[in-house]
Amino acid sequence: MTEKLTEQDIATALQTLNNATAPDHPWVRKGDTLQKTFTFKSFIRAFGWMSQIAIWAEKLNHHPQWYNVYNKVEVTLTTHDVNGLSERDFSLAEKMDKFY
Ligand SMILES: C[C@H](O)[C@H](O)[C@H]1CNC2=NC(N)=NC(=O)C2=N1
Repeated sequence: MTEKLTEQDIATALQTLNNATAPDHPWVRKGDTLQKTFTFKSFIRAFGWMSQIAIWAEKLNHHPQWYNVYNKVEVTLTTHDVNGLSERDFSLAEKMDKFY
């Protein structure tokens, strides 16, 4: 069962997530979502990354909302099932950073 994270949970999880990646490229919390824009060298690099993440999304049963134009992918993560953020958003965000 997926649970909605509390404000305190979110603050802690966001700090942990952002500590593990480039300081100038953090996830930003906007309301009930986590957002980040990933920039690649080419469209094919962007799409290759999206393909890897798609496989993880199926495995985690958690799916990104994303918008791709050429070499950029704007990602928004949220958990509709709980009307907020859950651990699944943070797990998927971590995978996105890892494969980037
Ligand atoms: C039944 C199934 O677990 C749900 O529909 C899942 C699938 N993928 C999902 N993905 C996202 N991002 N949020 C959800 O609430 C969600 N729910």
